[in-house]
Amino acid sequence: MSEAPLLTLTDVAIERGGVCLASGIGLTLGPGQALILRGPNGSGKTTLLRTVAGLQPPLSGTVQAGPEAVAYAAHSDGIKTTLTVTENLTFWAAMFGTRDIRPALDAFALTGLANRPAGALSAGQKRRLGLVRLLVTGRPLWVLDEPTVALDAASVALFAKAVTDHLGQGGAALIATHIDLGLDAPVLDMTAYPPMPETAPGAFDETLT
Ligand SMILES: Nc1ncnc2c1ncn2[C@@H]1O[C@H](COP(=O)(O)OP(=O)(O)OP(=O)(O)O)[C@@H](O)[C@H]1O
Repeated sequence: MSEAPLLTLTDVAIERGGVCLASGIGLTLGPGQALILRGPNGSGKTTLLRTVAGLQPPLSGTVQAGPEAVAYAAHSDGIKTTLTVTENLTFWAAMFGTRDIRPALDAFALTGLANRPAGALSAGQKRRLGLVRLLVTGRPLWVLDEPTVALDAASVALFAKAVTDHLGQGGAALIATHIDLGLDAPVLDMTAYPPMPETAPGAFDETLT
C-alpha cells in the first residue's frame, strides 16, 4: 500500500538574507503523518516553514507539495481586529468555500466569543482565532510556526485534538514547536542539517518581493 505523499523535500537548502541556514534536508509527509521541527532560536525553523509554504524558494533542492495543499499559520495571527470573531471566520470560510463555521468555533472554544471584536480578545483567544482558520481551509497540509504561543493548557489540548483529528482525516502537519503536543510524531532536529560552507549571496532578496 502506498499513498501519494502530501509533501516531499529533496536535498533542500534554505537561506534567509543571503545566508544559508541549513542544507541536505530531505523528508516525506504522507496522509496521517506529522513531523515536529525542533532547533535553537535562529536555526531556521521559520525559514524552512516559509520555504515549504512557498513564500520563498529553496536555495537548492526541491519542495514538492500538492497544488493548494498548504495551510500556513505563521507567528502572526492574521486577524482583522475591527471584525468580530464570527466575521473573521466567515471571511476565511468564504475564501475557502466552507459554509458552516460552527464546528470550527466549537473546536476552538470560540462560540461564546463569536460576537466579540477580535481586537478585544486576549492574546490566547486571538491565537485560537488565528488557528481556527486551519479548520475552514479544507487544505491537507498544515504548516505551523509555534502554534501554541500564548495558549493555556486547555487550549493546547484543544489544538492538539484538532491536529489529531486532522491527521485522522488524512491530513498532514509540519509543526515547529518547543512544547510536547502529545502527538506520536517524529522530530526533525535542525542542528542535524548544517549550512553549506559556501553561501550563494543574494540568491533570494526578500526586499524585492
Ligand atoms: N527578514 C530577515 N532578513 C534577514 N535575516 C533574517 C530575517 N528573518 C530572520 N532572519 C535570520 O534568519 C535566521 C533564521 O531565522 P528563523 O526565524 O528561521 O529561525 P527559527 O529557528 O525559526 O528561530 P526561533 O526559534 O527564534 O523562532 C536567524 O539568524 C534570523 O536572524
